Amino acid sequence: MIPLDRPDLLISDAFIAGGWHRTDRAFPVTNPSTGAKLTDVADCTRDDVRRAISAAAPAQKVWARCTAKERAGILRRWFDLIVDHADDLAAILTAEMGKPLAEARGEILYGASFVEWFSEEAKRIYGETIPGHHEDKRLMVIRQPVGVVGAITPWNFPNAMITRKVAPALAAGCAILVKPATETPLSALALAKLAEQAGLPRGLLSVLPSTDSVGVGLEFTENPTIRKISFTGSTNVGRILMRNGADQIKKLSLELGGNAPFIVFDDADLDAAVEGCVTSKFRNAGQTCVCTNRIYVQDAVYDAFVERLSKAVSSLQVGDGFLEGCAVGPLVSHSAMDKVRAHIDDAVEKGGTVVLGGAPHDLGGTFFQPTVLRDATPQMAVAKEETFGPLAPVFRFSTLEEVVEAANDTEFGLASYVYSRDLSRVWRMMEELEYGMVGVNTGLISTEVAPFGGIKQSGLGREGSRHGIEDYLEMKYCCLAL
Ligand SMILES: NC(=O)c1ccc[n+]([C@@H]2O[C@H](COP(=O)([O-])OP(=O)(O)OC[C@H]3O[C@@H](n4cnc5c(N)ncnc54)[C@H](O)[C@@H]3O)[C@@H](O)[C@H]2O)c1
Ligand SMILES: O=C[C@H](O)CS(=O)(=O)O
Repeated sequence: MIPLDRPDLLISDAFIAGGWHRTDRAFPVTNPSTGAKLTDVADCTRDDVRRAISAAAPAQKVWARCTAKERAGILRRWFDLIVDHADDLAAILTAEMGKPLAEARGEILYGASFVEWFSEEAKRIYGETIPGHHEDKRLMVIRQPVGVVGAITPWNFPNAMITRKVAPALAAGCAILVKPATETPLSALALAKLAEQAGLPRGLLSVLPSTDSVGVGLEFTENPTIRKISFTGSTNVGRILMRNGADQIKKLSLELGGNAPFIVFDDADLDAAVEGCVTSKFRNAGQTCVCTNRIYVQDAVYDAFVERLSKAVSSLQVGDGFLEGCAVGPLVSHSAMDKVRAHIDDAVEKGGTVVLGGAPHDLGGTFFQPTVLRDATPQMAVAKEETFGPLAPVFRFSTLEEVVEAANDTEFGLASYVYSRDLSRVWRMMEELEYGMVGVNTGLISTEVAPFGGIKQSGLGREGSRHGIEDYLEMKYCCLAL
């Protein structure tokens, strides 16, 4: 089992309307590194979701009348508890998701940073007055919480993708129900336990693990008490929620799929570019939405980059996330493995060459060799689809215009990366790349202080930063006649 200082943080009950409940059915949560079952978790039904919604509505009205300082205080206590228990939360995360323990601890602190940030932003929800359009008119704008929010989150960041929604929602005065991924509900339940300990009033937060993702999604889109849906996951599911939410014009925040280009010009610091590429590509075994998916290297440095990248990747240790020095854990599922293999087979069939890796790891299970593939071309599946695994395909380019066109030739627009020390090149790339985020001479851009999100089919809205609370607020214009 998982060695914890606080064994009570390993929870298999659902957190519904401020109470911990078993349900009639349960589903297993397993460790992807070993296949061992960790526990059976309560499997919530639509009736459980409705119960949570019914409790959230009145609780939210009371919460909205609290002072910003009161809301901020509880969020701050929650932050402090998360940090105090970071080791336990990291162990739970690695056990259920597989990422290396050091990365898991990094995610816990990253997730906590959103709680800290929005505990502060809670006190800065300002309105405005506007000079009247007639002498007897006084105009003002006030900001009020949206109401009850339904959140659905993915398995790859089972802590941070939740705090990135729950923190701004609570800071704004909303109530929020969370349906975590069925692969990784334990991190969400542990967060709820600490929120309860921080003094969060009953009913404001529910965590509803469920194998009925479709049913939960339909309850969120069909129940009028749910004013907003905040979703992080695949573009396909985001599309479904958008379509189903249209009937009631549901407010939506969508953090969806990506296909990040990583562009290396011939004037780049190659060692820095290799380091940034390894970080961006192989973090979480390549299972992040902002992972590099396509690497473009200018002709003059192409061979040198491929050689140095392969050398750096060959030193990555693959294994159980609890192993000291582990850099690459297992993929989340066998279907994820199949997708990586399919992308490699397709690329080789179309003229690519595997320089390193290219097959499942000897460890078996869902471990896969970190792979570098050269001579990638736009005709390959890996150019168009999000691999979501440890595959680094290296494309060649000659001119800036050519690489901008190639990089933008995708329906996605989340993260992108450019390595160059030429200011005009960098400035042009920042302006011409059609992405919500651009990393320049770095492969790691995510922080709570900056707006995280995409354009095109990578999503709607932003999470984190001073902008992240906007999606949980309504703007009301008041016209007062004297
Ligand atoms: N933009 C971001 O911030 C971000 C962050 C993490 C992951 N992602 C994306 O998520 C994908 C990987 O995560 P995933 O496999 O969990 O995605 P997914 O879309 O399969 O699942 C995400 C969540 O949606 C639920 N779900 C599945 N079908 C549903 C339906 N019909 N109605 C309602 N809910 C449903 C799942 O149970 C899970 O909780 C990748 O495309 C990745 O790029 C994006
Ligand atoms: O993939 C999901 C996360 O948003 C990635 S990050 O940790 O925020 O960069």
